[in-house]
Amino acid sequence: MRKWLQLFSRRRAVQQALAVAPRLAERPSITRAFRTSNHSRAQAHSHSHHSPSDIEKRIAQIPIERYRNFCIVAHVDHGKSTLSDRLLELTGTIQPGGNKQVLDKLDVERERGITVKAQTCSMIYNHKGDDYLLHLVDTPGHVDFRAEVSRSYVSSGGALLLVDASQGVQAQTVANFYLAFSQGLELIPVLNKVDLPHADAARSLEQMKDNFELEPEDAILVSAKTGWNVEAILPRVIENIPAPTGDPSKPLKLFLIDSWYSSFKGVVLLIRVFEGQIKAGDQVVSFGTGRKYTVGEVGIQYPDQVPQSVLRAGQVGYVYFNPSMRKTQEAKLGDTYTKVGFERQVQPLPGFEEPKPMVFVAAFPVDQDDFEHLEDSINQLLLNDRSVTIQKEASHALGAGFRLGFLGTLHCSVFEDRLRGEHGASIIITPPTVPFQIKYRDGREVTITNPAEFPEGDHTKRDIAELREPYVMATLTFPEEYLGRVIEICEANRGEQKSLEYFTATQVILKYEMPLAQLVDDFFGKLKSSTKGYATLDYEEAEWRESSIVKLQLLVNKEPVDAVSRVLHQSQVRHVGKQWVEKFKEHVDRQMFEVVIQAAVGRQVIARESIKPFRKDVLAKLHASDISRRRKLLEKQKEGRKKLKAVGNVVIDHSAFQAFLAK
Ligand SMILES: Nc1nc2c(ncn2[C@@H]2O[C@H](COP(=O)(O)OP(=O)(O)OP(=O)(O)O)[C@@H](O)[C@H]2O)c(=O)[nH]1
Repeated sequence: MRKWLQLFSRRRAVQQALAVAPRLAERPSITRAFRTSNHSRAQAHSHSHHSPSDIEKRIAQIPIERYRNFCIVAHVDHGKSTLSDRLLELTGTIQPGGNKQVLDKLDVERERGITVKAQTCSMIYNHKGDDYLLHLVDTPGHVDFRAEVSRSYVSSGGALLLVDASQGVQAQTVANFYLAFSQGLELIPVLNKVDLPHADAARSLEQMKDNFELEPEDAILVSAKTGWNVEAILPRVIENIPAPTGDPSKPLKLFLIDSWYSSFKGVVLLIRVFEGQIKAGDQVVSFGTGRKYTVGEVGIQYPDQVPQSVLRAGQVGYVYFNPSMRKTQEAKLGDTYTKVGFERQVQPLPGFEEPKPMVFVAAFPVDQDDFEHLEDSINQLLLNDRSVTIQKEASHALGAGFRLGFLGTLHCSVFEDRLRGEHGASIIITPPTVPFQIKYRDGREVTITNPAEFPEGDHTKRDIAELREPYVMATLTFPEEYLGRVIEICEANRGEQKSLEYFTATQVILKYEMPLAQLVDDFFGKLKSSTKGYATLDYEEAEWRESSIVKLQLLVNKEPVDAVSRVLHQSQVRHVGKQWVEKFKEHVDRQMFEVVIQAAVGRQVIARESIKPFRKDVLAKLHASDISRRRKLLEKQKEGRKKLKAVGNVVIDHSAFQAFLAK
């Protein structure tokens, strides 16, 4: 269990709790934060051998040459968090054992067993009689969170490349390896889970050599779970990973790694000091926004926040401003800060391109009266995830809602889970879509993220020079026996094989270029089910490619159901169109008249189904004098009206949309 992560993600647990109940008045939420905060302080004492002033005194004695900043690069579940725990115990930062406090982990992280947000922790380690200050940054394994991953790499001098000896190199090991390698990180191979009976260290070492040119004799074999040989790691960190460079007497140069919102203290910044030093009372300025702030508190994560009087060049720690930043949006990740007055003397770090959202869904409240509630909860979730984009959207069939943009499929489904966690059945979420580019003959280039904006009709088509869709490079790893099935799936999803690597033992690494649109269409689900769960997948954006894409629409009695329209490749139109009409038919009740359901591209009807009318009008059978019965019927109808969506003259229950839009 990840005790240290839990400790400082407790603050996030509070936000999580708040996000789940956004209507909680501010007062109770503050009380909760207080309680949590005091509680976590108490925990800090029981977890750490050192008092805050001891820590400060010891750190003050450590020169920058004895700092080491490092992270752990690994595939999901290979044991990063377990190993982090062991390292923190070894250095006395936390005490061994302790309670497993399930509540403290960000809910989705716990449920899915993945780390979403990068976390950091400082440790003091005595090696051959000298104290060393170590900063461990725990990075997310999934490359959807590539931006977070690369920011943690920038703040590190090296990384432990951690591989589960029973599974060997997996898709994210490969992807994260290249990311770390391209940032010039010093890598130390570590083979974990050697206690497992089916661990195959020799094979994994061979894979590491083949893939990453890492020598087997350099690898450290450990069991993070039992703690076996973990003590061999930190001496290697000290010997192999270079100390950060920086001069505490130079003007301040500070890099923003991450930020999050604490309802107790406002926006917290996780930073790395590159040059100079920072302390409470300093006036600082952001190169990204030009805004100025006064520093309220600085400190280190140990693993709780431990205030320090100063943070020096080479250190990784946290900063609060006073008054605090109001919104996390002000904190541009990858931004550089300096002291006011030194703007001209300091060259900002290159920073990061803001990642662009590539996967979109629309979310609508079933009952329009819930619109504000939905807006509140989305905004709460956005406080801690500024990479989600949001736009209001209106649909004839579903009313007012939001279009949300995400970095990738996992990012999207994690957010969706949180939203559903709160709204359950009272929210309709459309299946994920990807952006498309339109190049017009007059030279204009437009990227559209909403199928409703996709041009229709022949007159607009004449103006279009080219349509493009995004492609990704997918890396898949799986046991050799599934090769045939996996290739079939990739080909069926318009994939193009780029490389196929075999290992003497049974693992295959396959690379395919394929449209992102196919990947978001439950590609991973299909892959998992045909490999008994053994396949791993990772992908990176490749390029925009010209493509014959069209807009498919669902029509009910000739009226388009805008929420259901989708842009897709010509080759899929028939298959999807047929599926749509058959599925929608199942969910629409009989009406007094015939209902015709069609799937169409422009004026061309691709598929058609119809629902026969009632044979007799039920209401008409009622006697005119049967007033009370008639009133009851009308009242019932009124109640129901909220839940009903009218498309043209056809009234459709919201559950029809829900069932239809659900996968
Ligand atoms: N047998 C055995 N199990 C281990 C070892 N290390 C970790 N595990 C188990 O492997 C699972 C995943 O470990 P985590 O530490 O959560 O993995 P992680 O890499 O942090 O996962 P993410 O945070 O999702 O990237 C847990 O059930 C651990 O108990 C080990 O050395 N031996």
